[in-house]
Amino acid sequence: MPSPTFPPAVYQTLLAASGDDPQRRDLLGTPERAARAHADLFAGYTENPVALLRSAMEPNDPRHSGPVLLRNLSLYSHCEHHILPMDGVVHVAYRPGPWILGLSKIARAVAALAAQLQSQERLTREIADAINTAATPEGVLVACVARHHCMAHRGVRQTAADTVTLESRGSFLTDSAARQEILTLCRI
Ligand SMILES: Nc1nc2c(ncn2[C@@H]2O[C@H](COP(=O)(O)OP(=O)(O)OP(=O)(O)O)[C@@H](O)[C@H]2O)c(=O)[nH]1
Ligand SMILES: [Zn+2]
Repeated sequence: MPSPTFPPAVYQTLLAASGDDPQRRDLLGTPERAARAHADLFAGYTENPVALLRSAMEPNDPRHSGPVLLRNLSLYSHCEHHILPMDGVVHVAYRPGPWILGLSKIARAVAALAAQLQSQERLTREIADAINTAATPEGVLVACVARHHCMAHRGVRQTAADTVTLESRGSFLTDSAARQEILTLCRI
């Protein structure tokens, strides 16, 4: 699917509003460059995370009964309140039902959902729901740990604070020991 298009004139307005001169020689290429960068950073609106996950599913071998945990996926998104970055990590665990998922597809689905304006809570929920819908597992647990630049570098200026969000589905909702096992492995 095509990436979104950002009109370069928007960045000329932003440069002028910042107090700079959009006609300054070193800024002449900036609007086009910034438009390409934002098209890349917000490419997730044209992606379908469930389809991505389903593109590499295989039947689960019933001899495998344990959870699968993918730790430390890098997270880079933008908060919908300030359009400023939030960055950190995502941990994704699921207990397979009929299907196992291609590991890279989990990372791609997370990246697609992160490449949109987000709140951390909604991002966490949407990752859990996409996995639940795509693979109907017995359980899903998603943990996000992120720093919000809107809290670190402006406003309240809390540079050390991070935010942890969790979403559980199925067996991870009902079985607190199973949930705790995953959180311990994630060192949360
Ligand atoms: N729950 C939640 N809040 C967020 C997230 N990202 C940013 N926020 C908060 O959104 C709120 C917006 O509050 P406002 O008072 O409208 O904005 P503001 O005047 O810029 O607030 P300050 O950041 O306190 O200066 C702030 O408290 C942010 O910390 C997020 O992912 N989840
Ligand atoms: Zn923000």
